[in-house]
Amino acid sequence: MLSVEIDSFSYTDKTILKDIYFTLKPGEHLSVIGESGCGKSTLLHLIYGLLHLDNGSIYYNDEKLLGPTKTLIPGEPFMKLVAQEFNIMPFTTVSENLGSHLTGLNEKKDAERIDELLEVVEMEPFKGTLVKNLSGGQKQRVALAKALANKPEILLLDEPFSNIDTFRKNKLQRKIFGYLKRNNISCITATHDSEEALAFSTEILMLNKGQVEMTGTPEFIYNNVETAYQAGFFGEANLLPKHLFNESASSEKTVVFPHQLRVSSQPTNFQIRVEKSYFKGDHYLIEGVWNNQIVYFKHNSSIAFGAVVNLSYHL
Ligand SMILES: Nc1ncnc2c1ncn2[C@@H]1O[C@H](COP(=O)(O)OP(=O)(O)OP(=O)(O)O)[C@@H](O)[C@H]1O
Repeated sequence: MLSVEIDSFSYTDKTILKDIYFTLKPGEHLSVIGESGCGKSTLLHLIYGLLHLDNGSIYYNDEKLLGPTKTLIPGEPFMKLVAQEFNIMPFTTVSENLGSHLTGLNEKKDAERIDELLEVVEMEPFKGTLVKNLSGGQKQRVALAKALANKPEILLLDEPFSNIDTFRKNKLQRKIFGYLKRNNISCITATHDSEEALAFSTEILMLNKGQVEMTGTPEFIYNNVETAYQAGFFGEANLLPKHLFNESASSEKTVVFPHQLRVSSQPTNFQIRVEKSYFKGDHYLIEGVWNNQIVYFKHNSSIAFGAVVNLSYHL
């Protein structure tokens, strides 16, 4: 089990991370989300041992990890990090890149393992291609395969699918996260992709300016968003006064997702003027204005500019 206890961390005089405490059991998958610059990569680099942690400790199975000042080569043998700038050798082939991480003692076994890894990241056709001739997304997939080569116990992934097209991304995510689960490999991903965090992780840690904003299962996080910052990860959420939806006279605001608002055939006290309709494939996202505030809701067809519609709230 990995235990992370970060009291505080700073590069210079500004505190970057503060009071981050969590544990990760074998096979668990933690997604770290938060706006750009909130400290996600820094957290992964501290855990991996690239940065020295002055105030706090990181343990793996009760053993304290020493960090870069006490180890010759930063990093731990049981842990692999796929950083945003991936560490792959440009002038060797994809196959040689993966092979460089295997034992070299049994040629046949190594060749089988390379084929297995290439299958996981769907790179079989590029086995003999020089890495320098690959696209950004293909390089990212080689970096992922390379990190898996030696069957790590913990995998740290910094924006693992950021260069991969949507067409391939979903399938690749299912394959890679499925592989990790089957092999009981724990995983921490830093990601901006809320769909990935909701669909694949066992736990989400949301950071805000280096501190824990929210933590819990994907279901808990999604169902308990209260602020615009928290809701901002899950699409075009609205922050609206509660009195629009219930009897209370409260001016207190609540988060309302676009799918929770519907056009009502009856008059309501929530009328908006439509500005734009965005086609989203299986629905339209309608942008309207209420009380000088932009409001988003889902609808099954586009709505003409300037139309005034009544909205009602559905849980
Ligand atoms: N080597 C460094 N020296 C000083 N400050 C740094 C260094 N690396 C990062 N920072 C600062 O630490 C803060 C956190 O950076 P970090 O890269 O961890 O954020 P992030 O959440 O991963 O961002 P992104 O989502 O954009 O990748 C930022 O304010 C950044 O400017």
